[in-house]
Amino acid sequence: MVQKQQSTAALGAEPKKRRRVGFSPADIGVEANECIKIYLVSSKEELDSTEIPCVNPVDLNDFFDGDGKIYGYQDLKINVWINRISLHSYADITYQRTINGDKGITDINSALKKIFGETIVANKDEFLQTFSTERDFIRNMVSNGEVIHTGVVDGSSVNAQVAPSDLQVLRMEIGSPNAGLLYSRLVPLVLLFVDGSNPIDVTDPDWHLYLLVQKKDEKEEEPLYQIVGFTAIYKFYRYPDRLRMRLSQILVLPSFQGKGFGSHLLEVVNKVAVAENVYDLTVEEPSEKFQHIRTCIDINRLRAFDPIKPAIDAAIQTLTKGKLSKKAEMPRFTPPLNAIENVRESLKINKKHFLKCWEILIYLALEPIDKYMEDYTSVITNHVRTDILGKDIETPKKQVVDVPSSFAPEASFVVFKSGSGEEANSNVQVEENKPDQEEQLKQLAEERIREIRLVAESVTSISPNV
Ligand SMILES: CC(=O)SCCNC(=O)CCNC(=O)[C@H](O)C(C)(C)COP(=O)(O)OP(=O)(O)OC[C@H]1O[C@@H](n2cnc3c(N)ncnc32)[C@H](O)[C@@H]1OP(=O)(O)O
Repeated sequence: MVQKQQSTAALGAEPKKRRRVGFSPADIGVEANECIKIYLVSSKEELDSTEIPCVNPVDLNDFFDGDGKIYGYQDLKINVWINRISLHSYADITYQRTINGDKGITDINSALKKIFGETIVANKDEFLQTFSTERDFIRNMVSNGEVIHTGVVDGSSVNAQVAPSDLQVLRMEIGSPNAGLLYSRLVPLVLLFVDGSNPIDVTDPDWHLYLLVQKKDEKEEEPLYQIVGFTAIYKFYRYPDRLRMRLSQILVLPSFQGKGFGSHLLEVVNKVAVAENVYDLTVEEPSEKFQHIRTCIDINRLRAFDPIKPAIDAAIQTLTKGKLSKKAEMPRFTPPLNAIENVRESLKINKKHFLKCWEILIYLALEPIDKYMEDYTSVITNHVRTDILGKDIETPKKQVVDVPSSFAPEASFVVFKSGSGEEANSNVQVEENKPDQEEQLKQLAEERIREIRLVAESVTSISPNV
């Protein structure tokens, strides 16, 4: 959209541009993603090491105006190092020469400033010094933090990269001393590694940081603190007398990812939500991967939660009784209201997420699953239909009726629900194209079943006997 507007603007400026092109060579530029390499390092020596892999940020092109390309440099290479102890950064920018072509010369430093803000230091010596001068930055910042967990959560394991006894989860209110400063140094990591994320408002005291910290004892020195991951959680009021928690941002630093730390942090947050008896814990726009991890954890909690077992058994009985897909009306496979309420109150899992988990609990309880797969697929298709269209198979259809109007005729229509079985008359347009809609629903249901299988496989491989 933005690019489209710019090219239209460029068309308007055509005559002026043509005059310039006469003197300037064409410059195809280079994508920011191609020429910028980012490294996370924890010592001076690692800067020159060939063994430190570069990390993959979400999309660096986004930080460069226009089409995400950098113009005006020949053989441009940008290496950015981030000191994971102090969270300072340094960019080494090299090129053969600048070329003042038709697109001008991109101001690289101001683009990097948009990502790294105050953490970027101007010269390499200054950056190298941060490894010693700022060695205790994290330790000092979290010294007022509340230790809410030490070691790993019972029954879970994290990779041997970090000894469990070195792990701590600390909580800081964003308004508490140092929390805002610490977060301002974490912002570049949020921008680089959490897709679509914006920095939180550090002036809003309802934000809390949960920091997963590795505390390493070192000979003759104070312990060294490093951030392994963190999450920003918003705690807000619910009428009349409760609080809710919303997890809005979570990041495990790249070299620690895929080793159980994200799950560990979430499990600690779950424990806090239960211990503090908040109304519920929700997640703001979870990524697919995070949603998978969250679901795996919640499925294990739900499988160990006895009060919902009779409701699961009842659903299984209905599903295994006979060919559901041949029935005129498909029964809804949703948990009873008291189970929804019990799960929210005891485990702090909200209704929307519990309904998704419920489908997986049923899948896991169907034995053998292959025998019931046809009926199970019908159940999921029905759920997907309800989620998307807001209706069950046999419920009334939504219709769009054109309304004559002299004001914005194309925008003048009303939507209403007709009674069951009522056919559209000639003035009524049915909103959706039926065959396309059925095909799309089928694909969405298949996608949903794929997600369900993935979670089921993960949880049964980790804890098959629950
Ligand atoms: C609200 C938001 O912020 S959404 C955005 C989330 N953040 C990001 O995407 C930023 C970049 N990514 C990250 O920071 C991290 O990868 C996170 C936070 C998404 C996940 O943390 P990680 O430490 O990488 O995940 P973790 O190692 O705990 O989980 C890894 C695996 O264990 C599985 N797993 C974890 N716990 C369980 C469990 N209890 N049962 C079964 N499987 C489990 C996960 O499903 C996952 O499986 P996979 O290896 O097939 O992917």
